[in-house]
Amino acid sequence: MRWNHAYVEHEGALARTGFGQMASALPRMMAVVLRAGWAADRRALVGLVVAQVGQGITGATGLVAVNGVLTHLFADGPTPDKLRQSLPALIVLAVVSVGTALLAAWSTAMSGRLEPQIERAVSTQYYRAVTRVEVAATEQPEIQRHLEAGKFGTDSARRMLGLSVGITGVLISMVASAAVLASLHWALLPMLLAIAVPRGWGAVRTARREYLSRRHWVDHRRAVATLLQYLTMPHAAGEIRAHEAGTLLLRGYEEMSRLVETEQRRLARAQAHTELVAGAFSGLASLGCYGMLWWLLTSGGLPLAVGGTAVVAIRNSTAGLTSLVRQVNRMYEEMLQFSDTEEATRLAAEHAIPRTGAPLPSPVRAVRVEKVSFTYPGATEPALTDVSLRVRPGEVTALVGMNGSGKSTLAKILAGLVLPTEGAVWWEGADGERVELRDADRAQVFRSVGLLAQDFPQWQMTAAANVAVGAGDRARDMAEVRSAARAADVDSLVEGLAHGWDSIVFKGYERGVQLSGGQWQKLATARSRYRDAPFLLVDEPTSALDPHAEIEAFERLRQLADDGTAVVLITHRLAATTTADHIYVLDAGRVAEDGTHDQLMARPGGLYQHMFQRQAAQYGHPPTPPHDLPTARRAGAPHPDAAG
Ligand SMILES: Nc1ncnc2c1ncn2[C@@H]1O[C@H](COP(=O)(O)OP(=O)(O)OP(=O)(O)O)[C@@H](O)[C@H]1O
Repeated sequence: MRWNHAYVEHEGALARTGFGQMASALPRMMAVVLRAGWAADRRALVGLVVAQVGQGITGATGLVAVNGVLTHLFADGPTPDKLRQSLPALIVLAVVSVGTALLAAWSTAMSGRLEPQIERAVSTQYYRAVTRVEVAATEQPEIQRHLEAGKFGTDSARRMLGLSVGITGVLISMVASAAVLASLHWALLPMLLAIAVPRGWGAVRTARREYLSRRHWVDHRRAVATLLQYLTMPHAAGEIRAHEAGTLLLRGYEEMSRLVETEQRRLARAQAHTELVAGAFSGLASLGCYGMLWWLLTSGGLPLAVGGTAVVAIRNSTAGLTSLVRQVNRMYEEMLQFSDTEEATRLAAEHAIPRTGAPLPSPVRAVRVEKVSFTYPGATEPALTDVSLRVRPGEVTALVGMNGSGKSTLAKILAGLVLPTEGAVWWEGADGERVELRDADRAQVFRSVGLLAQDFPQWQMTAAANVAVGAGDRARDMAEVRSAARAADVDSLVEGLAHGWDSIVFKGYERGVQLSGGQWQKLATARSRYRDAPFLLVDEPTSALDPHAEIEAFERLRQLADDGTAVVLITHRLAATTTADHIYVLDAGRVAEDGTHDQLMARPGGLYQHMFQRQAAQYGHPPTPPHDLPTARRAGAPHPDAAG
C-alpha cells in the first residue's frame, strides 16, 4: 500500500531513459555541473579540471614507465645490468606517483571549495522560484508533488560535482590505459570493453530501479517521518501522553515501516539478481581476456614485457571500472534527482506570481471586490460565490460569519494572495483610476498589505526577528521593531526576558524561552504592525487574548483606522464589530447581509442579529425567541439583501 497512489503515475523523464540515452545524458549533466561551477568559482573549477587532466596524464606516463621497467627486466642479460637499465623508468615511475598524489590532493581541495558553493547556488535558485509560486498553484496536488520532489535534488548538484570529478578521473585513466594497451596490441582493447559493458548495464538497471522505488514511496516515507516528528514535538507532548496518542502513532509507524521493509526486501532481491547477472558476464569476459592474453603470449604474438604491462593495465582498469560503475550508478541517481529540481524550478517559474504589472493608484482610496467567486483547486464547492464588498482607508471593515463561511478566503483575495476564479478586485484611486488585481504589480499589492493570519507562523527565531520578518523587503530597524511591539503590548514582556530581543522564542535553543498562546498572538500582531502597510488584514487577532488585552487590541485597531489605515477585521467576537464602520456577514460563501451594527441589529430574523444575541445571552441578556431565528441559507440561495 502506498500513501498516495496518484504519485505512482508521475514519473520523471529520465526514469524511462535507456543505456544509450543515459550515456549521452551524462555529458549534458556534467556540462550543467561545469556551468554551475563556472558561475560559482571559476578559479576552483579551472584548478579542478587541471588536476583531473594532470592525473590522467600521470597515469598514462606511469603505465609507459611500467612497460619500460618490464621491457628491461624481461630482456636477456645479467640482472645487475637489467636493473641499472630500468633505473630511469623506475625514477619516472616514482616522480609520477608523487605527482599523482599532489594532483589528487589539489583536486580534493578544489572540489571541497566548489561543492558547497554549487549547492548554495542551486538551492537558492530552487527556493527562490518555489517561494514565488502563486498560492493557488501550490494547492494543486500535481504541482505540489513536483515542487516537493524538487527538494530532494538541491544537494544533488553538489554530489554530482564530486562524482563528475571521480568519473572524469577514472575515465581519463581508463582512456590512457586503453591508449597504452591499444599501442601494445590492438586485441587488448575489445577485451577491456567486454569487461566494462555488463557492469555498466547492471549499474543502470540498479539505479533506475532504486530511483523508481524512491519516487513511488516518497509520500509514504514523508508520512512515516511526520509521524516520528510528532512524537518528539514539544507542542504535541501533552496529547501524546494524556490521550495516549503516542501509542497510536507508534503503531502506525510500525505498520508503515513494515511496508517499507517489504519494499526494501523486494529491491534487495532484484538488485542481487542484477548484480549476479552483470558479475557473471563480466567474469566470463575477464576469463576470455586472460585466456586471449595467454594465447598471444604462448603463440609468440606478444612479448612477455608487454604481457606484463597488459596485466597491470587490465587490473588497473578493472579496479577503476568497479569504482566507475559505482560512481556512474550514483551519478545517474543524482541526475534523476537533479532533473526533478530542474523540473520543479521550471514549473515554479511557469506558475510564478508575475514580476511586472500596472502600478497601483497612489494613494489607494478603496479596494472594491466585484462579484467574486473562488473555488479552491480540487474542491467541488466554491468557497466564495458572487461576493461584492468595499474596503476603505480610515475604516474598520468587519467580516463575520459561521465557521467555513469564507472569511479567511476573502482575506486572501483582498491580500492578493489568491486570484478570484470569477469576478474582479479593483484597487481604486482618488480620481476614479483603478487597477484590477490580475493586472496589478503584485509586489506593490503585497507591500500595501499587513497580514495577521489565523494560523500565523511561529518562527523559531529571536523575538526581534519574529517582528522584523514582517517586512523582509527592508533592513531591520530596531526602533521600529520596539514601536510595533509597543503597539501590540508585547514590548515590556520581551524586554523583561533575560536576553531581551535576542531571546529565541522557542524552548530548546540556547537563550530559548517559551511564550504563551496569547503572548505569541501579541508578537504576531507586532509583526503585522511592523509591516506598516496602508491595509491591515487581521484574522481572529484576539482569539488567545485575555479580556483586558482583547478590549485594548480592538481599541488599538479602531485607533489605527481612525489614523487612516484600512482595517479588515475577521472575528467571531461580535462585541468588537459594534464599532466597525461596515460589517459583511458571510454565509456559505455569500454575503448574506451587510451594514453597520445598528442597521444589522434592526433586521428582524437577520443572521447577524441572531449571532450577536446568542453571544450576548451568555452574559445574561435574554436569548432571542425561537421564532426569530433565521432559516439556514445555502450556497446558491443568497439573502435578498446581500450586497451585490
Ligand atoms: N486551502 C484550502 N483548500 C481547499 N478548501 C479550503 C481551503 N481553505 C479553506 N477551504 C474551504 O473553503 C471554505 C471556506 O473556508 P475559510 O477558511 O475561508 O472559512 P472561514 O470563514 O475563515 O472559517 P473559520 O471561521 O472557521 O476560520 C471551507 O469550506 C473550507 O473547507
